[in-house]
Amino acid sequence: MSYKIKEIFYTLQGEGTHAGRPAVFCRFSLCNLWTGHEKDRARAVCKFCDTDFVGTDGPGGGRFADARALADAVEAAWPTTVPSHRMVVCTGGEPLLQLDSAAIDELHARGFYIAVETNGTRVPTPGIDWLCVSPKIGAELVVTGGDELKFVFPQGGVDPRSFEDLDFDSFRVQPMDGPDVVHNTKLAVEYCLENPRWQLSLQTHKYLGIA
Ligand SMILES: C[S@@+](CC[C@H](N)C(=O)[O-])C[C@H]1O[C@@H](n2cnc3c(N)ncnc32)[C@H](O)[C@@H]1O
Ligand SMILES: Nc1nc2[nH]cc(C(=O)O)c2c(=O)[nH]1
Ligand code: SF4
Ligand SMILES: [Mg+2]
Repeated sequence: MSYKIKEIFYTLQGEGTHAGRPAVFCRFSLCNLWTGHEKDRARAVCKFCDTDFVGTDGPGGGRFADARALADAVEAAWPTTVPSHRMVVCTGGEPLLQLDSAAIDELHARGFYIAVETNGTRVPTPGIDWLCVSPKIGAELVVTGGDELKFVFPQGGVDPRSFEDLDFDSFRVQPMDGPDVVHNTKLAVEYCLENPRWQLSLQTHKYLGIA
C-alpha cells in the first residue's frame, strides 16, 4: 500500500500524557470528518480542526510507495546524534485511514515506540503502543478503549463524564483552540478541579512556539 503524508518532522509531543517527549510526527493526509478545505468547514462533522492536513506539501511530506519507504522517512527525521527512545506520533488528518500493519511492523523494526492520535471512528491496527482517542461529537465512536481519551472541551454541550465508562487509563480535557481559547482554558481548568478523574491537556507546543 502507498501512503499519502502531509509532513514528517521532529519536535516535542505537545499534548497529553507524553507532553514534553521528543518524537517524530508523521502527519497523514486525509480525514473522514472534514475535507480540510476552509470552504467545507461549516458543513464538516468536525468543525474546529486546527490542522492543515491537505496534500503532501509539508516538510518531509510526500507519497511513499510502501511501508519501508515510509519508515525510512520517519527514521531519517530522527536525529542521528540521539541513539535511543525513538518515538513516532502518527497523526493527521486521520491516521487510521492509512496506518496498516505493514507500516506498524516497519516502524517497530526501526525501534520506534508508536503513538497514534485518532478521532476514534476507525478500528485501530493491532500493535500500536500508545493510543490516544479524541472523540468528535456527531461522529460515531467505534474505539471504546485505549491509553488516553482526550476530549476537546467544550464540545457540543456534552459532559466529558459521559465517556468515563469507556476503557481508558487516562481521561483528559483539552481546551478548544480558536477565538475562545482563553475562556475555554478557564472552563477546562474548572472542569478538572470539579472532576478530578479528568486531567488538563494543554497544547504546550503552541505556548512554546514550536511545531
Ligand atoms: C488534528 S487531530 C489529528 C488526529 C485525529 N484526526 C484526531 O482528531 O484525533 C490531533 C489532535 O488535535 C486535537 N485538536 C484539533 N483541533 C483542535 C482545536 N481547535 N483545539 C484543541 N485541540 C484540537 C484533536 O482533537 C486531536 O486530539
Ligand atoms: N508538538 C506537537 N504536538 C502535538 N500533539 C498532537 C499534535 C497533532 O497535531 O496531532 C501535535 C502537533 O501538531 N505538534
Ligand atoms: S477528526 Fe482530527 S484531523 Fe479530522 S478534522 Fe477533526 S481534528 Fe482535524
Ligand atoms: Mg496539532
